[in-house]
Amino acid sequence: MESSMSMSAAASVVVRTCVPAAVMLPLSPSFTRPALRTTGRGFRCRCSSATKDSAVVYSRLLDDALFRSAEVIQWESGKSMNAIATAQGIQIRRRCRPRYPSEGTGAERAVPRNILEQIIWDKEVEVAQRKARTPLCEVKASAALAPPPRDFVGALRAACRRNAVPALVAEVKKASPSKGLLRDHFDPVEIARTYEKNGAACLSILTDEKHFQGSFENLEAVRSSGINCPLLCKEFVIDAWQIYYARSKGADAVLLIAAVLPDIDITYFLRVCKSLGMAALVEVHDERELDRVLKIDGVELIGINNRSLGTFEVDTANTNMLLEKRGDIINEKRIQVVSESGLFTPDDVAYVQKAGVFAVLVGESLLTQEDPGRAIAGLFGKELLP
Ligand SMILES: O=P(O)(O)OC[C@@H](O)[C@@H](O)c1c[nH]c2ccccc12
Repeated sequence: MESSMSMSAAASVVVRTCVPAAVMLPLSPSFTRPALRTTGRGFRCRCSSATKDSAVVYSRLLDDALFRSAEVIQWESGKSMNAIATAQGIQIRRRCRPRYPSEGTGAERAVPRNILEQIIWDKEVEVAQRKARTPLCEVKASAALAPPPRDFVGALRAACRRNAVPALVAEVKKASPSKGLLRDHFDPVEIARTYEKNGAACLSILTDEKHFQGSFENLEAVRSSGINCPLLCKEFVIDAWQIYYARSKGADAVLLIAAVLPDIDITYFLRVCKSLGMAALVEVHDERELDRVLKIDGVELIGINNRSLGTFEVDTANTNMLLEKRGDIINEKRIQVVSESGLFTPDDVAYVQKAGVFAVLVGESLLTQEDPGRAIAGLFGKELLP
């Protein structure tokens, strides 16, 4: 939920939400439902003095209310956001819709169903804390001051043409929940530099700290090191705040995971990306997610993850299978596909190339070698032109 606001009339504050949602705010009479009206994608709250300060205070109160609320209801349909997500096959439960499952006691106390759900519950806490420290209006202001975004999709297209193999998005990742620590000596800028020198078209920088030992400092350090490759912020985005934050740290693209986000969130986050000039890589793992994403307007890049984020199982045949089934619609819509995860050999790359992808996203097989950049030639069976 994005919760900062733009000022309109002197006596009102527009709070934009990531969904046309209204919250039953249990705070004070002035913030209860009668004070809220929908205004398109957001809702409007009447508030006595719409100064910047009160807007910031209100944004904090709203975040707090969301954090504690038992349910978030979409204003128009009257359905809970959890019900909407479940109807779309999303199995990841969100904490504030309804109440954080681990808040119960005894038998009621829920445990995460899988690692992805654990990551998302941790992310909700992290984002709430970050937002409390830096409200959206501040993050937006620093995003506006960041150097302009680079063309992520254009760089992939050019590299694919130049080398006649899928373009490489090379990942800067220290550790993962499935593989543990990937390398002892981890210098993100050094790794990024050798990737660029050896023909990577774009870089993917893990920013999740808790489960991947990444950071936004790494993203910022790579961006300000003089490296030219466009950068994907590899994050678990659940709130538009994170997209503005990624932009403020120099990201040119973000990942949106269909297993986590209902259509309405993906649609809104795509709009936020577009408004910032960023690309979005929309990640799917199965047919149901792919079908959902193919119905959403504005998707340009789809990532087919060969790894299930729930079970960690990897199968490169997943890319092939999904493209056999939906390749026609994908081509018709001129969407480009990136095959993600579990690629180790020139045969693997040739296999997904034949399936129809124009780019690959690779981490582990490069990062576990002494010089991850030099390992690129081994992965493709030839040197890539930078
Ligand atoms: O290290 P691998 O198997 O080459 O995979 C890279 C990338 O696809 C993987 O890190 C990834 C794909 N989707 C994600 C979502 C979040 C975190 C990580 C990922």
